[in-house]
Amino acid sequence: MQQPPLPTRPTRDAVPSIDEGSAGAVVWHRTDLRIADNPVLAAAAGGRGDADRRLLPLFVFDPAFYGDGGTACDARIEFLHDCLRDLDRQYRDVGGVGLTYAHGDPIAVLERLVDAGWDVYAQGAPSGRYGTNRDGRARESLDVNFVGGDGLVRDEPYPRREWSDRVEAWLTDDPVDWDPRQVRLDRIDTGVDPGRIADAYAVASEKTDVPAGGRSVARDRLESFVSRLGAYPGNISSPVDAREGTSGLSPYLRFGCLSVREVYQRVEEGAPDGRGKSMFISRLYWNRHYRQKLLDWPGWVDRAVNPVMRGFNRDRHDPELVAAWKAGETGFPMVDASMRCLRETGWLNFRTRAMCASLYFHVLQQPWRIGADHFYEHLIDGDAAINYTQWQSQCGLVGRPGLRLYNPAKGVRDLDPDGEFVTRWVPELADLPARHLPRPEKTPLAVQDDCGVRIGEEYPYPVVDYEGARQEFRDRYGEVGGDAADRLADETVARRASLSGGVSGAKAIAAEHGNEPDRTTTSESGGSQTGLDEF
Ligand SMILES: Cc1cc2nc3c(=O)[nH]c(=O)nc-3n(C[C@H](O)[C@H](O)[C@H](O)COP(=O)(O)OP(=O)(O)OC[C@H]3O[C@@H](n4cnc5c(N)ncnc54)[C@H](O)[C@@H]3O)c2cc1C
Repeated sequence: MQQPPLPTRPTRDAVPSIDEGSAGAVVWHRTDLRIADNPVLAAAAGGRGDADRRLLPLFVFDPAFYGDGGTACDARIEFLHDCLRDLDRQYRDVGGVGLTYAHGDPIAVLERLVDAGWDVYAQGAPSGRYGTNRDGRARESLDVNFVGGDGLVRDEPYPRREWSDRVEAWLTDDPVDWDPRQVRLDRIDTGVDPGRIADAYAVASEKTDVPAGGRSVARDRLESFVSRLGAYPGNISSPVDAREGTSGLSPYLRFGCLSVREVYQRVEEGAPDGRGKSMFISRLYWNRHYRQKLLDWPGWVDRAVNPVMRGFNRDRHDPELVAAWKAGETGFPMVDASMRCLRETGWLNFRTRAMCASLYFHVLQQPWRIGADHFYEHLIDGDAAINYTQWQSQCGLVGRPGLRLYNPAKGVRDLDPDGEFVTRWVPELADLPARHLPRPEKTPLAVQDDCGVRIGEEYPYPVVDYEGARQEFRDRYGEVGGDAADRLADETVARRASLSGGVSGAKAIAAEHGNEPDRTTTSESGGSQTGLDEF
């Protein structure tokens, strides 16, 4: 039976009016899908603290994220829907009436509520291309209260000044609280819910092994991880060990099922001191570090942060090479296995993400953004703040010295010596003796005949000559490297780069590695800080 069309926004009659003398606040949830340690909720509930204060928790399904124009795979959308059902439960568990769902352009939906006298509160988190634009419209036309309180430094000329100390102060501070008994929780019945949206947009993931979304699953994962944190350092690198051996919390942090602070405090309290704990905690700082970058310069998602690097590889765009990389058919087994695993499961560990980005940009020499967009589409944890900034760092678009070139053959030898990961995802190589998996194309023909795996038939030859392409890239990059380092001395570029050492750190790189000799650095802050970028 055909369903009636989805409503586009609540009708005027459905929206309760806020009487004069009372207050009503819409909590517009986006990527903060929890009620605990949520600064937006605390701000919306705060102040008056009397029973007249009404709160309306809201999520708006925005058509821009659904259908063909959306930037997220169906598995990420399904994960989001799980998180929303869970958020609805969280409100009910504290005596509320649940979450209001709406569908349509969020600005139009919110306008209706603002017209009825509601104030709007939302998380002021850095966002991707669409989100930045949407929030700009919301700020201008609706006077939305964008709330910080997430450890990031805002509205300061030098956000990186004593940045790590300030993040630490936030991480160790008490979580923010609100009292559901002090407010009246409201809900509008709009006839929209995640199930109806999924049907209307035919959301149907083809991925497997994707975890369920929501805060309760996230908390279970956190608890289980805390109990095995000692093994974490040994599990990070191998793509097989990492799948269960790292925390697996990234999609939950991305959708805000847990706050970074909650995770930090649980690990600090629950895990013994040691290398595992300190490595994990440094990664929580990286999470904040990359978010700070996008906050400092929203352009990270679009263009190379260093102007000298703009357009690098653009003239080499070869759709066939890009297609081979996306499909996992490049002839480099570690990269192919990873790319197929990404498409099938929506997750990769750090090392294989970095390796795939490196082969794409440094060896296939293709334009970075197409690759970054592909990751962003398929990752369940796809987070604009981390994905695009990581891509730029990995590709060398910042203009720092030292290329992060990963050798995929070495990757097999170091990370998957028995070929477990490679043959799981590239089954056509399953019968090839493991010692040939790093470079299948070099397998003697007699061995190929014996095992029945013929390179060039069952599995492709490398789509480019690895050593030649890598050297070519080094030469090309070397030609612009000094100019790129020089540009870091430019205050605007240095601010955009948002390095952990601040503007002075960027200028120091220019002084040491640029072409222009004897540049003196002027100091912006208390000097460079921990090398959060150095991994
Ligand atoms: C090209 C590229 C793209 C990436 N895109 C994303 C992305 O879209 N979303 C995302 O969450 N991570 C991204 N990462 C970082 C990293 O790979 C993932 O955070 C990690 O693999 C997630 O698994 P986990 O939660 O089990 O990690 P754990 O090792 O358990 O780490 C815990 C948390 O720390 C943070 N973290 C860990 N490593 C990093 C890092 N290198 N940079 C920033 N934060 C980090 C994440 O929030 C992570 O959930 C990317 C890395 C690269 C190289």
